[in-house]
Amino acid sequence: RFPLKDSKRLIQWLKAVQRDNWTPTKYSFLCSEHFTKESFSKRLEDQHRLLKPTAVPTIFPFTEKKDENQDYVKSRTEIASQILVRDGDQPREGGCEVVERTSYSDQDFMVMQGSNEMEQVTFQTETGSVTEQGEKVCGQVEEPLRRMFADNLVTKTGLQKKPERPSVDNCCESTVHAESWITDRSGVSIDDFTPPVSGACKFIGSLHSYSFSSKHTREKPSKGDTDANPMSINEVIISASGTCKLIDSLHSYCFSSRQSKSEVCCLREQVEKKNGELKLLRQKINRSDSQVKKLKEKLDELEKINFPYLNSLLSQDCETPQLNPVIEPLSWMLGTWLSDPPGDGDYPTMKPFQYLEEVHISHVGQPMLNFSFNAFHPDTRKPMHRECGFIRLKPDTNKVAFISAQNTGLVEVEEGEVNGQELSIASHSIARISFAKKPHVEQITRTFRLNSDGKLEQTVSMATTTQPMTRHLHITYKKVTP
Ligand code: HEM
Repeated sequence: RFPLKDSKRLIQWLKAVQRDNWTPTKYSFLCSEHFTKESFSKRLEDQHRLLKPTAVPTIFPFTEKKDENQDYVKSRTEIASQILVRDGDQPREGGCEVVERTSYSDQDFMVMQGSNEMEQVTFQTETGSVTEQGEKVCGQVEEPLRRMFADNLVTKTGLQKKPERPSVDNCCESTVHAESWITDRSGVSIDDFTPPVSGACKFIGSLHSYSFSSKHTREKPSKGDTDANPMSINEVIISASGTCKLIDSLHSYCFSSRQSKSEVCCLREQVEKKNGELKLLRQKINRSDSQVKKLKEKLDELEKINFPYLNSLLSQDCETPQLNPVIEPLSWMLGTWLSDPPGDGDYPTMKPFQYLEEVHISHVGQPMLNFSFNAFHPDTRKPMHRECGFIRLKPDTNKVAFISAQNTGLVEVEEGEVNGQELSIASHSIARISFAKKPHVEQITRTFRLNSDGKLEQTVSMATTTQPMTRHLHITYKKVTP
């Protein structure tokens, strides 16, 4: 199109085309062959050729420069004489027909007026020739686009079919200039309008091409008599501009559709990539989950070992019966106790050792205390010595009986006195299983004391068949229940 909004460049163009008394309109087009290759750039997205905004036409077949004083008619005749238009000639190149340009009106031979060509598109549509071609191509076009195309053309034209009009198949007719350069005879290459990939765009491009090539076709029957044109100039302008807008909207629809498709593809790739990352993360989470599960199991196990009393019946919440007053002097012994620090064990016959111990001393309303002592290895947490039994008080006295059964096969009764918060007892009778390990214990003494810091302290001494009375155990406990 002529650069109507760029006055400086418009002047350069007008000088170059050397036409007198002629004003270009927005429907005026100049053939791309008048521009050097450098005047074009390629559109990045589809390599489509675009005229640079600074381009000025320089290639013209004029043999002499136009002189301001030359006769206008003479000048035009000379120019026109360089173009041979030979109706009916066989195609010279690319299957294109050679036409005699001298049969044109003298309006132009290199500048094409858009309005008439646009009208021709409308006209071709009415005649059915575009419709035939269109239907073929429209099969490739999406339904909404096809419908829009059909609706617009019918609405804009409002004309009857004229089957004698040429079909779009003829739109490949070309103009051969004297210098033998060949273009579409409208002077506008199909490439200028046709994006290379889309079937719809090819179709739209052919409409453009056909539109610009139609001037000659329309004027041929009248042999230059423009008054014989069956359409008024207003009709031509209205239908042409409408069709032109339609074609442009079809193009922009195609481009935006293609752009959207490429965006969708791009987004789809991103989604697939994210899905892959998500899958990896899920696998990691699953692995972490199983690790957490294993760690939790281990922790549970450790907690059980650390706090074995939690599994015992005594730890369960049940209503505690009222303390029997008989055993009230021993009430300071009640509770669950844990060694703190670990107990010390020694004896002349063995290496000193340490142990953990959990003690439960309770009552069930009876005139006695129930007890259990459960020792564990400090490192392995394996159970060691265990004993359980009862502590009784002779009513109305401070005399205490301590009855114990031990996992070593020893059963014993110790008796003594409770004084304040201290209980001292000594073995009264000892029995054992027949296969008890030797050396057998012959005497046992114990002391329980509640210290001022709230800790319970126990000391055990014993005499065996080999050793006199000697301390075997010493341990303090902290209370772990109220
Ligand atoms: C009143 C309760 C206990 C009595 C009567 C008792 C008695 C004995 C006797 C007679 C021996 C053998 C001593 C020797 O070989 O000369 C012994 C050894 C031992 N006792 Fe005790 N004991 C008692 C409590 C405990 C407790 C609570 C532990 C803590 C874990 C313990 C740990 C040991 C150990 C490690 C040995 C040495 C290894 C063994 O012979 O098994 N004893 N005890």
